[in-house]
This record gives sequence, C-alpha cells and structure tokens, in this order.
Amino acid sequence: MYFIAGSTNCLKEPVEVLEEAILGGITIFQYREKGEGCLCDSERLELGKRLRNVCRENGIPFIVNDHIELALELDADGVHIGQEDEEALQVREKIGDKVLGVSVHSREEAEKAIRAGADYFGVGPIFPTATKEDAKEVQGTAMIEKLKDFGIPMVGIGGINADNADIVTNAGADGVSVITAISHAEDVRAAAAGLREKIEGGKK
Ligand SMILES: Nc1nc(C(F)(F)F)ncc1COP(=O)(O)OP(=O)(O)O
Ligand SMILES: [Mg+2]
Repeated sequence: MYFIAGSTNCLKEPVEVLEEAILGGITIFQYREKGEGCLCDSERLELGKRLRNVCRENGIPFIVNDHIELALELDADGVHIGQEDEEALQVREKIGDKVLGVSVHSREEAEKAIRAGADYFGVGPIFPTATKEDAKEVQGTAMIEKLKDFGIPMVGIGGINADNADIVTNAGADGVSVITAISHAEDVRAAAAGLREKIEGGKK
C-alpha cells in the first residue's frame, strides 16, 4: 500500500496527511516534491526531514523520488527513479544497499533495471492520471501481466483508487501506489484504510 505525496498533492499540512495515511494502513511512503509550485532547496529539505521522521517513528520505509542527493542527505531508506532520471546503475552505486525503485514501461526497461539491481518496479500509468503531467500512455494492466515473470516486486501506479485497486493486484501486482485517492480525500485515514482493505480483500 504505497502512498506517494509532496506538498503540491496535499490540501492541508503534508505531515498531517502522512500521519493519517499511516493510521489508515499504508506500508511505504514516497516523498515526491514535484510539479507546479513545489518546494525546493531548504524548504524541500525541511519538509523531507519532517516526513522522514514520521515514517521512522512508525516503521514505514521512506523513499525519495528523483533526487538522489536529497535522499542521501535525508538518509532515506531508498529512492525511486524513472527513465528520464539519473541512470539506475549510477544511482545504485551512489545509494549502496538502500532500496532502488525504477519505473519501467517495457521488458527491455525491466531487464536494464534488473541489471542495475532494482528492488521493485513501478508500472504504469495503469489508468488515466491527472497527477503526472508528462505521464506516458495509459496501459491498463497489460504491462503488469508482461513483467510478472521477472519475479521482481511490482506496484501499479496511475489513477488507482478504491474502485479499481483490486484489478491491479489481481493482474499480478504486489501492491498499488496512490497519490490523489488518498491525499485529496476528505478523510485521509479512511481512504487509506479502504484501499488497504480492497487490495487485501481483493487478492485472490
Ligand atoms: N514516482 C513513481 N513512483 C512509482 C512507485 F513505484 F514508487 F510507485 N512508480 C512510478 C513513478 C513515476 O516515476 P517517473 O516516471 O520518474 O516520474 P515522476 O518522477 O514524475 O514520478
Ligand atoms: Mg522520476
């Protein structure tokens, strides 16, 4: 149950959103500070520290998106990179044995990520998403089906919510990653709990 958020995805204080999402049962968090009006430099670092502390206090892995130096400065548990970010092999050298997540959109990209020592794949966008302006084309669960024989842990991403999360896990994903379905919820804790229940209840 992978929650991803940054200040631009939250309608209130991000630390509060994360605390409520953790109470609702998320199992891993990614700090993704990106998009129109996102924080940078010291503000991004300060929020990163507060979010990292909340994760540590609750035993939740804290992953940083894109920015390897920020991840190292925050002593994050890992990083997530996509095809337009720093080369996975280089990142693996910089982060040692921290968690390395890679967005993959084909078997070739998956094979390359495995050679770099990826610990999990992010696969998507499964459904249409408004969160990522430069998202690649919507692919449904086809890529999840194609990549599951690699045996690498896989999360689906892109437009996932309580209504469609079971489609993603039933297709073979080990989990789902979610931004807006949790961060824009009236009741963040209930939204996280509902998703968690769906993917656990939904799994065949
Ligand atoms: N951030 C992500 N996290 C995941 C995760 F697997 F963690 F759910 N999967 C995919 C992405 C997308 O990564 P990327 O393609 O680099 O775009 P962006 O940096 O804009 O997020
Ligand atoms: Mg990226």
